[in-house]
Amino acid sequence: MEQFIEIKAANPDSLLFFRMGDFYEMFFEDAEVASRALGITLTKRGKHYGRDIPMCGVPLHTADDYLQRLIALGHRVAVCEQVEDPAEARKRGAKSVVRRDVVRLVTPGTITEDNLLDARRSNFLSALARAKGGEGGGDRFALAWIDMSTGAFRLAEFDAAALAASIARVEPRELLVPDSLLDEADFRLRFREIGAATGAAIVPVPRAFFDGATAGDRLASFFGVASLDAFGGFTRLETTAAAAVVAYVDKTQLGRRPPLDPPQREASGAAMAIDAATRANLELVRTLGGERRGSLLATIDRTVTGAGARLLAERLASPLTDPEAIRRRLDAVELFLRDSSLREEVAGRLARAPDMARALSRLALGRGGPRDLAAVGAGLAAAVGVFGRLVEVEMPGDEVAAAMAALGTAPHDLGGRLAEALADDLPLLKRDGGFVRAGFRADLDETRALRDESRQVIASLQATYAGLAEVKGLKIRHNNVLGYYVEVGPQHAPAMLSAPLNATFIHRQTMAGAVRFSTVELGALEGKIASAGERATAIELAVFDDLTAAVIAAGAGIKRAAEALAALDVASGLAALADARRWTRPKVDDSGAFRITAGRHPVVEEMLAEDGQSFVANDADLGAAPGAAAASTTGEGGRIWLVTGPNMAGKSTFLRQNALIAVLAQMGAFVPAAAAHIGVVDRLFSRVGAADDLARGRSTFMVEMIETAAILNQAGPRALVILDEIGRGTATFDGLSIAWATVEHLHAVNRSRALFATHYHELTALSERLERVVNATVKVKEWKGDVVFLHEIVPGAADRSYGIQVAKLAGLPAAVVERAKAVLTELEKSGGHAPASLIDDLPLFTAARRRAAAPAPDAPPPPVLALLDGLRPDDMSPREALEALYRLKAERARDEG
Ligand SMILES: Nc1ncnc2c1ncn2[C@@H]1O[C@H](COP(=O)(O)OP(=O)(O)OP(=O)(O)O)[C@@H](O)[C@H]1O
Repeated sequence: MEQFIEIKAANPDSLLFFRMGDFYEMFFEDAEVASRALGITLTKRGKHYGRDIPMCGVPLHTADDYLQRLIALGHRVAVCEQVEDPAEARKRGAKSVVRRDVVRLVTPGTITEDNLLDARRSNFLSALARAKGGEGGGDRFALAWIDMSTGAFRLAEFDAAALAASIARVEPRELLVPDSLLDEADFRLRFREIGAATGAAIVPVPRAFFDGATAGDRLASFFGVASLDAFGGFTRLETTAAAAVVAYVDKTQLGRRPPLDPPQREASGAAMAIDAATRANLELVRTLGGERRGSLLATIDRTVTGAGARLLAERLASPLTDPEAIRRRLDAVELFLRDSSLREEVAGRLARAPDMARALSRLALGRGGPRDLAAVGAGLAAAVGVFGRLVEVEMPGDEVAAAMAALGTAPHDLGGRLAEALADDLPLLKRDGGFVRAGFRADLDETRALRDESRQVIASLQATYAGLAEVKGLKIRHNNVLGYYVEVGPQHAPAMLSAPLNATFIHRQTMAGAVRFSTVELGALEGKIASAGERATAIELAVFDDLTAAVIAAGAGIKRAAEALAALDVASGLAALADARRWTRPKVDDSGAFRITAGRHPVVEEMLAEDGQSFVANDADLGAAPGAAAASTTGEGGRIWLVTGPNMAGKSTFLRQNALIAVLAQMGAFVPAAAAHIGVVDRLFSRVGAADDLARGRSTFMVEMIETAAILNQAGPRALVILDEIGRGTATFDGLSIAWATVEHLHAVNRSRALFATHYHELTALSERLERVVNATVKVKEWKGDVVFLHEIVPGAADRSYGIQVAKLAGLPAAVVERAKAVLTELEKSGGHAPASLIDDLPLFTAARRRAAAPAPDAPPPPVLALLDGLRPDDMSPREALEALYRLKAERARDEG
């Protein structure tokens, strides 16, 4: 207990997994917390100051599952191991306790085990450094983020306005911030919001982690370099953030170092800026409900490896702004699209390639096992195979050529050596042995033979002893106390205990049903087996260490090959998608264009297809005047499309599909359109149906206005702005006025390309006055008082909203629909004022009159309904079904007539 209390005191913010033999045990409050979180039994063990000590425990072999659940719930765990052999402890005295120490702190951002990680998602640990703004300048921030499971290490610097967006893009699992920052009430609130929006655990760390004066030296010493210059220039703030991350790695890994890449800084403006609300609204990587299914990512993901899926998600989260870099990615997709046999062969090989990068990381951290070595071996074999196929390609293009260069220089010999050294069936843990292939090491083969021979000799001894003692049922058995021993029934004991047999059989134990003996021969063999076994294990562990060292030494090459395979997986997956769904290559350049021909919403289209329905494609053209040059250079602005149309017609779908097409194009993917020409979008904004945020004490309207303010303050001529029904959350005239002024501001000041959906038909008058405002509407057909949605966007303005028809479709009670129609007519007649006639004509009475007029419940149903009721679809042939349909139509025609 003393030992426990001491170690716990050093790790107050973590649950302490205290190793006791084959269990990890937790005590005191930790036990209470863990038993509640894990649903395991809380017991007690011993007393502390006369009180029972609460305790619970998890078995060693299932500890990972429990760890995973605790981490997912936001806990941190300190793993405390026995760091000496119990025999060593006994030497210090009978009562001395085995030495224990914390060997690792398990936190959400530092896990590397496959079963704790999501294979298809990066696991970022990040640190945020701040430089306080002086006079005239606001605060500046730098974010450093690493994925310890793969070694990726990135840096970026930005101003306060981009803080939330930058963190939302990275989506770290764990975000380190200086504790002093959290002391400021304003930041405390912002980080709470960021944590809620991204799922990141916000971890305050001492200021010393962020000490700018020592940051450069600390970072250089982590990488074992004399100066950071070799990595390219970092700002002081970036260096500070990077140094904080590595300090935390050292703290949690207790000095063990993962193979991190040298930090790579991201130039500001290299990625399309997408703020957190836009990301969420557009459902890029997950839906508003928090699920992957239904998100853009799930729709486009056809990768076959975890690393490929992670890269795809990363690219989707940060679309590029450099047309040249985008072209390189698109070339790769096109290559795989044109050559489907290449695509299938590469994908086939990739599908068998394990996660090399994560295996490498575990090996470097001393947490690897034989299967990790095998994963690296198989990954390298896949690299050779893929390379062999790619060299046949005549014009691979830059991205594929770069991947080939990485694959061509991968440590192929090492792959061969691993394949030679490792057996086919591998144990999880190296200490179990048996993972080195027979024939790989002569000395190992010999010791194993010796061990196995001795076992055979023992087996044959049983027959010899049975003959000697004349006991048919004599058995040779083994247990940990006696080792190998001879066992006979008690009736044979007298003979065996007397001469001459007692010269061979040495009595050891008498039990109720058996008597046990040892022999000199058995003892000798036992020693041989044990020492051969020990020797074999020692040789295997030496082989393991050798191979691990070789893998770590070749780490950089292995990582490059792994990245190349991931890039190929992304390109071939996007090509497969483009092929299956007939997507096309977008043209992306520096112009101010935004012309989409026959665009579709990738996710809605897929969902409709599942129901056998087709999606109506629509054009959009938000560029400056046709043929005009870059919006930014000529001072021209993009066009604003004012989209009106009834509810449910497809306005939101249209708005979003254009934003998604821009994201897809700039991440280097093909797009769901017949053609697309996009002048690079530098910022994407979308304000689409915000929900109440009561937890933050903000109403729908407040959220909407905050987001609109961000857009009007930040969007420029290269931005793409999507605004869906601004102002609907307040009184009509207030809302209309805000929407009106917003359009004017977008047109005159922001000059962005924009799509603006609205129910305020009054706004369409703006197109007469503002040259770049264009009216568009969604076509509907009215048929016998109902609306039929055609989902087709055409020039012009909607004449009305059909809100009441949609309400009727939704099943609003007939009386309410009727009444609404009456009120609408009156309101239209009186120009918006509620006339006295409305107030006199109380709805209660109208409703009552309607009820009186409605058919009595027991009146016979009309013939069509009777016919319908008689149909049993499950029992009908297709032909009968068709006939029934005709009968129904005829009956209905008779009704009408
Ligand atoms: N182009 C299209 N082709 C086929 N179906 C479509 C299309 N656009 C939209 N839809 C269907 O219509 C439904 C409603 O679309 P959406 O939510 O975009 O309407 P809306 O006009 O924005 O409505 P509201 O004004 O009520 O928000 C979608 O869920 C989809 O099923």
